[in-house]
Amino acid sequence: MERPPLIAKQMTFSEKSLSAIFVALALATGYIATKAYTPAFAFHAALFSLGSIGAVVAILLRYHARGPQLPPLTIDGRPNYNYGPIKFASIASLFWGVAGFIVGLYLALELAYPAFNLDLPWINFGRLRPLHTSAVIFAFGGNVLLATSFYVMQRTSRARIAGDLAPWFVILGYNFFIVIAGTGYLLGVTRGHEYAEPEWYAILWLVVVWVTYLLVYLFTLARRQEPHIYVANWFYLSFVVTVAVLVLGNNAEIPVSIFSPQSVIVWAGVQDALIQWWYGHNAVGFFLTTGFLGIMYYFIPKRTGRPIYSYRLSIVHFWSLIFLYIWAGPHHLLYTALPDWAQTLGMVFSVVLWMPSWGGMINGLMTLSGAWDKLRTDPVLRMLVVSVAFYGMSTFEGPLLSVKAVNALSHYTDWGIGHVHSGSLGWVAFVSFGALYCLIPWIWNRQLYSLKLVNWHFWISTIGIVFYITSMWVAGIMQGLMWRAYTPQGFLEYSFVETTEALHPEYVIRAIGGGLFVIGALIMVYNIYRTLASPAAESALAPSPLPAE
Ligand code: HEM
Ligand code: HEM
Ligand SMILES: [Cu+2]
Repeated sequence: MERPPLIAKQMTFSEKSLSAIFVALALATGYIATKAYTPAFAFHAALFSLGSIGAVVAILLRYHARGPQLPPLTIDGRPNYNYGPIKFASIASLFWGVAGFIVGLYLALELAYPAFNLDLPWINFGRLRPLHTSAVIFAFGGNVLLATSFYVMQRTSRARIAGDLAPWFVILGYNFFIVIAGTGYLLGVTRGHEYAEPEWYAILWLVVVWVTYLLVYLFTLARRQEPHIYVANWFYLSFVVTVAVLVLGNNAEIPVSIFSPQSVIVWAGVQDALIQWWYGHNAVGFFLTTGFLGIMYYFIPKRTGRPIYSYRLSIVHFWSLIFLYIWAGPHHLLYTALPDWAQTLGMVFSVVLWMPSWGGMINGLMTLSGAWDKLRTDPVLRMLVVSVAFYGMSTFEGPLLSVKAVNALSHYTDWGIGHVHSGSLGWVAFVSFGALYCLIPWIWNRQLYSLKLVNWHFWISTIGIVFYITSMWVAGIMQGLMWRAYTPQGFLEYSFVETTEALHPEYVIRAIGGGLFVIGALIMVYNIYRTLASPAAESALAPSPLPAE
């Protein structure tokens, strides 16, 4: 055998420069920690400092462990895919998912039984709620999107992901952002904008991470070996680009001082509200929707073994969806100080949005035509397909809620909460579970431990979702009707506390539903744990079907 030529090992440019940047960051944030105006900010600055030191140590250790050359782009003419960062993000998503669901369950319990507050400021409803929304959307959902997009971009390009340290920087940097945001909420650091609570320094960090993500994506596509850019990539890219624009717009703020966690937004009054809901609505549209549609367009065809039903429809779906979504934000501000024409504009675009949404749903569902029998034998596919059905349901409900006459009843009530969770539990979480059940065995080259357990997960969680959303429909409509009920003398019929009391049974049912959803997720964690503990499979790529029942 020929010996490989001896090459002197050298640090790459990125290893050197990134280490230098992190050393500087460690010193700067260490200094800020000593001067910080508040203990919470000192704590965060110290975390940044420690994190930077950790990054330098990690780069050096990795340098010592690696060979003189970086991993090749191809081996024997085949792409040498990089799965390391994907593995990290997929496990992180499970971790954050379970944590976020448990916090959601705790919130549900606090609403049903306020004694769960325990009179502790850190776990009161106001602080736990953003912890929940951020944990499930940004930590769970975000890691699923990172993991699957890093996979899909490589496989559909037949190229190794661009960058050596960059993919790791994106994954670890993003999770560090989550830690800063989450601990901030518990300590009372917040901007008070829904889904945009993290303060300026966390956002500054996020922007750096996010731009790197975009560059990694574009450079990977640039080295693709496939002539065509598969449609899933378009959906992922719209998510990456738009989220960057949204975050910049909604965080146009001036820090009070470099030693203070606080900042002041440049928008005032109703402009601030409009920008906030342009952001909030498109966070739904481009984070919770187009990103996960990218998952749908890759994993459903892969899992069924059939091409997408209509590639042409997927392109129409893409352009019409992104064009319409961006205008619909004002449906969150109906009957407010926002000018009437803007409210009507938001309503009209929302109603029209129904069509491309259902076009996408039909495309996903019809991909199974000729393979419907697989639904009986493959619970992972069933999960993916049911998620698309929930997507259809919540994108029907959304346009309905946007109609002013309906919103007059539904706004501020639990109907909104029900809508949110049919979208997020039924669509976002289920499509994520389905994708992870595919992805984790593929990248670790394992056979999934048990399809039976997936079946249990599917049914327990589905029942949980049904409990959740039906109880919230009842609660929401009852609440709306009670608020607007007048006595013959023209007085309000019910005091606020009476409406709250009336909601108690529904809140208990919601908590039971949340409990079932958590149990389902724990079953998944066990299944994945057993999968990873098993020996590597010959070929884990083909799903092994369960016999028909
Ligand atoms: C055609 C699609 C959709 C339309 C037109 C739509 C419309 C609406 C409307 C009108 C509201 C209530 C606004 C209010 O009264 O405050 C709302 C709230 C919400 N929707 Fe949708 N929706 C759609 C799809 C979805 C999907 C698929 C998800 C989740 C994956 C989702 C997540 C949310 C969230 C999180 C809120 C709550 C916002 C808040 O905190 O107030 N929506 N949506
Ligand atoms: C075990 C599962 C879950 C439970 C028990 C749960 C429970 C809750 C509760 C009690 C609230 C507060 C409702 C209120 O303010 O009246 C809430 C809000 C919210 N949750 Fe969940 N949740 C769960 C999973 C999820 C998931 C997976 C997502 C997203 C992927 C999600 C997204 C949200 C959002 C966006 C809100 C804010 C809604 C709004 O302001 O309109 N939740 N959740
Ligand atoms: Cu919206």
